[in-house]
Amino acid sequence: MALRTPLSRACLRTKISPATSVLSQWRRGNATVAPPVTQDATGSKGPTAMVFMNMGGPSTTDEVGTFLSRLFADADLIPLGRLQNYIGPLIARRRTPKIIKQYADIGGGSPIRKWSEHQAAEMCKILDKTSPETAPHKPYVAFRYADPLTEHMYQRLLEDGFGGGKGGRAVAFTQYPQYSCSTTGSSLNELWKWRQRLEGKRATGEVDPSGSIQWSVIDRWPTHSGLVEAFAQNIEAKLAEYPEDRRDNVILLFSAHSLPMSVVNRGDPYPAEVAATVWAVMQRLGMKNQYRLVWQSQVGPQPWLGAQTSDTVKNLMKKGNTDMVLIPIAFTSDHIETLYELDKEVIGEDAEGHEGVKRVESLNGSPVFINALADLAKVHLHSGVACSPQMLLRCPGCVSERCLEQKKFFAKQDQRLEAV
Ligand SMILES: C=CC1=C(C)c2cc3[nH]c(cc4nc(cc5[nH]c(cc1n2)c(C)c5CCC(=O)O)C(CCC(=O)O)=C4C)c(C)c3C=C
Ligand code: FES
Ligand SMILES: [Fe+2]
Repeated sequence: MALRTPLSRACLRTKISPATSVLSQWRRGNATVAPPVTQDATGSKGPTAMVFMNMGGPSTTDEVGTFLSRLFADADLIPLGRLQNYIGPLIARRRTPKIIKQYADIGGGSPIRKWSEHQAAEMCKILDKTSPETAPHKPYVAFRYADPLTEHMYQRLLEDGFGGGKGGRAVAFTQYPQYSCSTTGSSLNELWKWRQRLEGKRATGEVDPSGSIQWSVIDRWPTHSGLVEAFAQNIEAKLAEYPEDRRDNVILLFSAHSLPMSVVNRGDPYPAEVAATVWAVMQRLGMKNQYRLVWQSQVGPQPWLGAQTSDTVKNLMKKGNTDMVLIPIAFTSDHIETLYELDKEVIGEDAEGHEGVKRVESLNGSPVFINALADLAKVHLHSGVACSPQMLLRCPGCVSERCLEQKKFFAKQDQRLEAV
């Protein structure tokens, strides 16, 4: 039976239950060492695993084929029905040469792994200081289509002493600020799948709750003040490159990865959440400049959400508006869509390299941004909730059993958490 209403309000409650299990051992690689901080000595309930979830990208051009075949096999991203396993690899194979060229043009691979590992490690260092109650914090990265895959992250968690009969807490922290069922939803479905496989009973997939990993989720953060501040500071830095008399007339074009209209019409929350980020950033900037939210990177022949970034730039140029700043607003580091599509295609070709058309730096290593991640994580760790109430409401048009089971699972995790 498809569930179309909130599963429970359990995620809103703060639990005060007896202390949950603390890992008795803290293992790094093959070496087993005593936990750096124990509950007895310091009151810490750590260690805590902080798992950064994202789609990932090929680190080298050799990985493009595998990346695309995993991506086109994902029915949460590209539903191809019963023919998924047949058509998916065909489309991936046909697309690979073109995409290899694009990755070759941006230096031979996606920088997303480098940035994700950096952001996660730096955030954990800050958290160790600001949240000693849950320290030490150990960074992990779980990608959906590239290494390190979710299943490898899960295996590492178990090797490192989380779960496996010992309990231990892990936070699935989506690195997509705005929730879409095709992105964060897909990563959560994958996490739930590997949880059943690696911690479930072989025959039934049933999990013994007492010794398995306690999961909670940071599932969206479109208007977090630190995120907004990080975007605003990067926009201000770019605007400062224009002569003062032109600055207030620069048009701000916020550009986000588009969605197929079939996903929008299913009721996906992403367009509204992206718009919320744009509005918050514009408010922080004092609404001084004209702006538009536009959409990029559509793939395939079906209708996608517009207006398209590329058309918008061409249109504005035609009307004589040659000062504009492109702002990638739905991704937190550089990737092929910024380095190739925006820089080379939109600015280089559509705008013919006009000096008035520029792109804002991606958040990448921004200390303001990394502090924002640490703040989000600290508030979450101390809240005693497993996920936002919003995460448990399925899209009006959702018919996916994976979504149903995943949400049931995270709703139940709430009963195991306690406020710190
Ligand atoms: C918030 C970001 C993203 C959303 C939403 C999103 C939805 C979405 N994407 C596809 C299909 C493809 N996406 C591809 C690459 C890609 N997508 C995003 C982000 C979002 N996608 C990024 C950051 C990247 C690049 C990764 C990197 O370089 O590191 C690709 C592969 C490239 C290509 O073949 O063009 C495809 C395909 C769909 C269908 C979709 C929504 C349903
Ligand atoms: S597609 Fe949105 S909840 Fe299933
Ligand atoms: Fe995409």
